[in-house]
Amino acid sequence: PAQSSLAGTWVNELGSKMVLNPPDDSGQFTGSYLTAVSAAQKPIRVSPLVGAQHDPKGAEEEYTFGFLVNWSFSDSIAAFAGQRFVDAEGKETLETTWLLRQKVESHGDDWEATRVGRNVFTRAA
Ligand SMILES: O=C(CCCC[C@@H]1SC[C@@H]2NC(=O)N[C@@H]21)Nc1ccc([N+](=O)[O-])cc1
Repeated sequence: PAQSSLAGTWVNELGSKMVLNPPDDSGQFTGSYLTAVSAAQKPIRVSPLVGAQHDPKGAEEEYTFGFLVNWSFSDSIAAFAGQRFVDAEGKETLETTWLLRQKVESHGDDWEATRVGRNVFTRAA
């Protein structure tokens, strides 16, 4: 049966993996993220994440959530926002949109500091 919370291990289409811990009663959760790709000139390392989901008591199957990944190897941060979907077979999908903000050296470079994209996550086998 489909689990009601986001707790567990997820993988996206880039091959990135994330482990989410169970949410508290307010829907807040922590976890870790291992990205498969990076624009940083440093080796990739596991990075911490904090997030929140709607309906932590699991009454609904399809709820919204968001999380922040504080990259441990790059002066940048990512914000993901998305929704959980469950199909007729109980297969879960997390559809997300992300903003990736890098630190820039001058205020004048602020215009080029934010990338946007989408990722879809499924439970790791
Ligand atoms: O590279 C980074 C940190 C790692 C970002 C991974 C992104 S998060 C959205 C997408 N989904 C994933 O699973 N992985 C990618 N930060 C960084 C470094 C340099 C620059 N830069 O513009 O130089 C920008 C961002």
